[in-house]
Amino acid sequence: MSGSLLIAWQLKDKHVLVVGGGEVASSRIQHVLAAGGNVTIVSPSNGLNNQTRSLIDCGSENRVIFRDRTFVSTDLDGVDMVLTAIDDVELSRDIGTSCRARRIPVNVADDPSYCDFYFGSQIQQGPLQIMVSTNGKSPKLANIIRRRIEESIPKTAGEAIERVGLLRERLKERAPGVGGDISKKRMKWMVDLCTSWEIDDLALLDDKQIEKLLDEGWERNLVPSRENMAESD
Ligand SMILES: C[C@@]1(CC(=O)O)c2cc3[nH]c(cc4nc(cc5[nH]c(cc(n2)[C@H]1CCC(=O)O)[C@@](C)(CC(=O)O)[C@@H]5CCC(=O)O)C(CC(=O)O)=C4CCC(=O)O)c(CCC(=O)O)c3CC(=O)O
Ligand SMILES: NC(=O)C1=CN([C@@H]2O[C@H](COP(=O)(O)OP(=O)(O)OC[C@H]3O[C@@H](n4cnc5c(N)ncnc54)[C@H](O)[C@@H]3O)[C@@H](O)[C@H]2O)C=CC1
Repeated sequence: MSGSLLIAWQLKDKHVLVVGGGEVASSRIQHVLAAGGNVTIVSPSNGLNNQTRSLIDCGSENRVIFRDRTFVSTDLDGVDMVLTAIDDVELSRDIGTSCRARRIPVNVADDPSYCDFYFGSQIQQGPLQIMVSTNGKSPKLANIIRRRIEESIPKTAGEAIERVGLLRERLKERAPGVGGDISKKRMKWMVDLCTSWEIDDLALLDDKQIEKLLDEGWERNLVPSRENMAESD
């Protein structure tokens, strides 16, 4: 059996249509908003659950539009992605078929064979995202395995990634250029730093220490140990 292509799809400023406003829809809407996308929700208001209702009410900086009615085919106009989560499998499949004809990526919650992509069980810790997929075989096991992974990753991982991200930006400002020797040198230094320091210690890097690492490490072509950095503080 072949698997899926797991990629980090960028939704910022894209338009996502969500058909339905129940429990499954509300989880989809939260994922789209967390990824910076705009959402249009189409569902009769008497079918909204509390979670979807509050997502509509808070509006997330005008990124949520609500249409209080059933789906019409013009809802597909101009959208970049479609997610259906309705209790009407025939209509779900029709929407899936129309999206395919129009080459709009689509997820049909109640029929995997109409999906261009599946959701997975997700962990988010700041910029860190982990998704578990069972390729449609067992969503509940995906959930259970995700919880086990969640227990095993360091609590500081998200913060460490944030800090190292900042260090990488500063390094690129100091030593700009794409490709060639400068890229090779930057990448080797980053690899050495990330492998020799503990995640917990990377999470504690403040702005001053980042500058110090660059002054005393990068500029001299070495990676100081955490202990050496602490000694010279
Ligand atoms: C194919 C896929 C399409 C898609 O939704 O994208 C799909 C399809 C279907 N799910 C169904 C049922 C359940 N789904 C869940 C839960 C989740 N389902 C999710 C994803 C996916 N579900 C995609 C594949 C995921 C993968 O590859 O592993 C998760 C991971 C992510 C999310 O939804 O955001 C989320 C956990 C989130 C978390 O961990 O927090 C539970 C558990 C529960 O409710 O407690 C049950 C009941 C128990 C069970 O069946 O396991 C049915 C009805 C089956 C029937 O009628 O019997 C279908 C349709 C079908 O299979 O035909
Ligand atoms: N993929 C997954 O992870 C899962 C999928 N499902 C399936 O997903 C579907 C949705 O599940 P829930 O959110 O629990 O259902 P629900 O019954 O809570 O919500 C259905 C929603 O669809 C809306 N709706 C119905 N007809 C509509 C139309 N013509 N146009 C616009 N909106 C319409 C209703 O107003 C309501 O908001 C079900 O078919 C269920 O079997 C269920 C659990 C997990």
